[in-house]
Amino acid sequence: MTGKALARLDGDMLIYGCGTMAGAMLSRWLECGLKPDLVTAIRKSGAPAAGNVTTLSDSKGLTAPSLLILGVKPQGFPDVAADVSRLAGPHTLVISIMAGVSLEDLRLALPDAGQIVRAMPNMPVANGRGIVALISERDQATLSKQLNKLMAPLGLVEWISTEASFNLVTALTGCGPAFIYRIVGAMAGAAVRLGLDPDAADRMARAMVAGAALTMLDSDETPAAMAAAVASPGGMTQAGLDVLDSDGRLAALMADTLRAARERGRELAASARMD
Ligand SMILES: NC(=O)C1=CN([C@@H]2O[C@H](COP(=O)(O)OP(=O)(O)OC[C@H]3O[C@@H](n4cnc5c(N)ncnc54)[C@H](O)[C@@H]3O)[C@@H](O)[C@H]2O)C=CC1
Ligand SMILES: O=C(O)[C@@H]1CCC=N1
Repeated sequence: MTGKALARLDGDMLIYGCGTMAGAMLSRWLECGLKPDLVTAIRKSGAPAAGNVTTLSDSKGLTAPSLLILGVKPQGFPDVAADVSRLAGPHTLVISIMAGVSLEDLRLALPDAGQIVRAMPNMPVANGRGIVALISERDQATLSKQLNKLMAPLGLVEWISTEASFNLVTALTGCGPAFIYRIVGAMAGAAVRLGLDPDAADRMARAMVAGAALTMLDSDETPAAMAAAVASPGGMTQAGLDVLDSDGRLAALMADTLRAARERGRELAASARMD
């Protein structure tokens, strides 16, 4: 989705903490027609955000917007919570992208906010191929109608029904791109150690993963069936898959990875609470 999908959107948007992640969402929204004059971004440096939207280094003089995107780090939230609370009025829809921080903790910190939504985007939203997982305190059906229009240009939109699974969703979708990049790097690195030229290995590993990912988007087959289609019986691929599958090594590694990321969410939530 590109072009003017968001051209008719009205209502002002304040992005409090417009760094890497919120900045990627903003870039995509602007690309899809969001009017820059509706947006104000706050970032500590005051350095202009995408599309030259009004960028401030603090919130002096601002009043409650219709939509407030909360994009600071969880650990930095206690420093700004009182200020964000002042800006989160009864007509403000707050969307927090902070990892780990629960709706209950957000409500305690922002008692006057109209509605609070917890969202988990990932970096590929920058080109519309991301995922945004969402959960609201209440009125999920009404809110989803309102928010899907804004979120759809970012990629797959998933409303989550139980907050208990939100940190696991975050581990899979928000952190997931980093895990995949690490795997690509490890495959390229292994190829280099086994004798390939580093630049060629890097180039081919990236192209292979991009091709495999795009093929997956176009296919209804399960990942297991897709792997089986590559692996000729008794062939080279099967020899490699046997290593990944032996003693459930890959499955265990992935479970440990997601578990560690999910547990870190709890710690981040604690660091976002005010003492
Ligand atoms: N990087 C990622 O892939 C994802 C990040 N997130 C969440 O997004 C949030 C931001 O992460 P990143 O964008 O990676 O970090 P970042 O460090 O790039 O962005 C944080 C932003 O907050 C601003 N900020 C910090 N303290 C401030 C203050 N006192 N006043 C005004 N602005 C202040 C910084 O200037 C910066 O623009 C985190 O809560 C993280 O959990 C969520 C999904 C994915
Ligand atoms: O690493 C983090 O805590 C954030 C959440 C998901 C991606 N980045």
